[in-house]
Amino acid sequence: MTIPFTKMHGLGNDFIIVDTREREYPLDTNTIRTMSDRHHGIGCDQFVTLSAPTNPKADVLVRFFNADGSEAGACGNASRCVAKFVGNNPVLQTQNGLLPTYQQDDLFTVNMGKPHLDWQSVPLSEAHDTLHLPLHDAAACSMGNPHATLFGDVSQAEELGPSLENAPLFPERANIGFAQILSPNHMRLRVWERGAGLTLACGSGACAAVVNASRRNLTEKTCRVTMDGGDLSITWQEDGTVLMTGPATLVFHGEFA
Ligand SMILES: N[C@@H](CCC[C@H](N)C(=O)O)C(=O)O
Repeated sequence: MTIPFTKMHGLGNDFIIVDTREREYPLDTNTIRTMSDRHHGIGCDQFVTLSAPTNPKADVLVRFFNADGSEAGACGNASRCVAKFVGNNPVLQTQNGLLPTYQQDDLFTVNMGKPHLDWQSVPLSEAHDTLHLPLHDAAACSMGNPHATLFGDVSQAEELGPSLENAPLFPERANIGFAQILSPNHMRLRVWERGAGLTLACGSGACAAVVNASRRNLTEKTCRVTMDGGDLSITWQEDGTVLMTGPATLVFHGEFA
C-alpha cells in the first residue's frame, strides 16, 4: 500500500501531512518515524494526521507527532499549514481544544488558546514559580505543550537544548526556547524542540516566549518574533488567548511506498 502525503512548511519548520478523512492508513509509530527520517524517509520535524472531527463545531481533527514518534498537544506552524491545506478558515480540533483560524492574503492566523501558567500544567515535576525556574532562570508555560524560555544568549541552543529538554524538572520533557529581547516589540528566538531538535521556527515556542517575556515585563503583549526561518507576529490578547500569524507554504505532494 502507498500512503499519499503533502509536504508543507511554516518558516522552514517542516511537516508531512497525511489526510485520513476519506481513507485510513496504517500509521503506527514505526511508520511515522520512518517517513519522518531525513535519510530513510521523506523527512520532517513533525508528522500531522487529519481525520474527521468528533466535535460538531470543528472542521477537522488534527494530531501532531514529532519526528521521534512522540505525540505533541500543539504545533503552531503546522496549524497554519493545516489551515491552508483544508481552506476556508477551518476550526481545528486538537488535544489543546478548538483552534479557530483566519486567512488574510498570504498570512494565516491561528488562535492558539490560553497559555497555562501553573507548574502542574506545564508540567513540572515539583512546585516552582513558573516565572523563575531553578534552571538558568527560565520561565515556563504550556501552550498545550510544555515550553521553557531562557532569556539571554540564543547561540546556546545547540549546547544546552538536549540536556534541558530532558531535565528531571520536566516529566514530559520540554521545548526549550532561547530568547534575546531586541526591543519591547521584537525578540530573536531559537527553539530546541522536544522530539525534533533545533528547528528553523517553532510557533507554539514563539507564543510561549512572548507570554513569558511579557509576564516578566520584558516585552509588550504584541511582539514580532524573529527565528532562523523568519518572523511570526504574536499577540497575547485581553481575553487571555494568543494569536499567532505567519506564512504557510506548500512544498509538494507525494506517495510513500
Ligand atoms: N514545531 C511546533 C511544535 C511541535 C511540537 C513540539 N516539538 C512538542 O513536542 O511539544 C510548533 O510550531 O509549535
